[in-house]
Amino acid sequence: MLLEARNLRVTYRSVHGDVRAVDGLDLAISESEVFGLVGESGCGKSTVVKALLRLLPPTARIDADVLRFREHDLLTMVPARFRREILMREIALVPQSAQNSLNPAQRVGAQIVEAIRAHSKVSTAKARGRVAELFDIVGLQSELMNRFPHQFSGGMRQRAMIAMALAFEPALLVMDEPTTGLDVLVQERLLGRIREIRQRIKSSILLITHDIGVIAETTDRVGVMYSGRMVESAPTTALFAASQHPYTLGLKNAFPSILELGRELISIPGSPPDLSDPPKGCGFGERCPFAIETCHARRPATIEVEPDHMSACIRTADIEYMRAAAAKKVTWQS
Ligand SMILES: Nc1ncnc2c1ncn2[C@@H]1O[C@H](COP(=O)(O)OP(=O)(O)OP(=O)(O)O)[C@@H](O)[C@H]1O
Repeated sequence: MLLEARNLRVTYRSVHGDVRAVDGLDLAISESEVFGLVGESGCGKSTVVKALLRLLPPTARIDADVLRFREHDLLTMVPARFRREILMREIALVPQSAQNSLNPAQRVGAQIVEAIRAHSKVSTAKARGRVAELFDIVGLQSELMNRFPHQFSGGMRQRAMIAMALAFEPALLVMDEPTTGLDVLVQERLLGRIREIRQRIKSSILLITHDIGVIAETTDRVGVMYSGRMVESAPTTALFAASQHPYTLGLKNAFPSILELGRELISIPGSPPDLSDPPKGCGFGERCPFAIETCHARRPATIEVEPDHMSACIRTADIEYMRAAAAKKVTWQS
């Protein structure tokens, strides 16, 4: 296993009380796997990324039964050692809004050369050669290295940031909302490019998104996150063919799919719970059209409903009925 988190918990202390942003999350990513983490805004996805990259603010408390990257215990590793040995070399991040992260006053290629030289003792000429290779991997012509960020489109800037993250062939590339803020056509092209990149590099990818459509097209495995927990996880094809959790059914309704053009989109009414005062029972209980009394009384355990397919719902025996009902708008309105 490349990355393993078991019972990961992250709490932010604030004047309004503690926020349990990640509350007992299990996550496992294999070598060369593309893993998608999906959920609405506020479910704790970015906090997971910050926990893995040791980027949490001092107000955050992190704990886990296991938090391991290859042979490294990320929980106990000293931050300075993490930054020196793991960050960028082993785990690299393409941050949220990456297309706006470049310095507008410096040529794009020079910025990546600088980032490479900050982490290794190579000459400028060698680093420039590496940038040309990286540009090729992400589908940018090497002449573009001499341009400024404003001469790039949003999609090109995003690809430049991916190139920078790939500089040291990290074992894990983390992309936080890579398509957000790009128009639909550019999103499609970028997803195609990510699929191509994964053919050319050996890195595993952790892709974070609120858009389940992005997951369908790019990932091998998917984890659906809600209210700080993983509510469903499975190989991507299994998750789409036979979703087990009502939240996943709701998410699928809410996003367009190229396989079902013209399907009416149904949004899930309400919003995720306040994580400073999380519900006692199932986190999704208040919005779930299938919730029964027990759902509100205690947290559902995560169970393996099919081989390699986990779900945290007590009503899995009724899944056929729930799938049929979830496809109807009236179910969610009532
Ligand atoms: N520094 C912080 N201090 C206090 N609470 C925080 C802090 N950062 C995040 N939170 C809270 O933690 C919860 C999870 O936030 P997080 O950003 O991880 O979710 P997310 O799913 O990534 O959402 P988004 O896509 O909007 O970033 C939210 O309730 C958020 O308000």
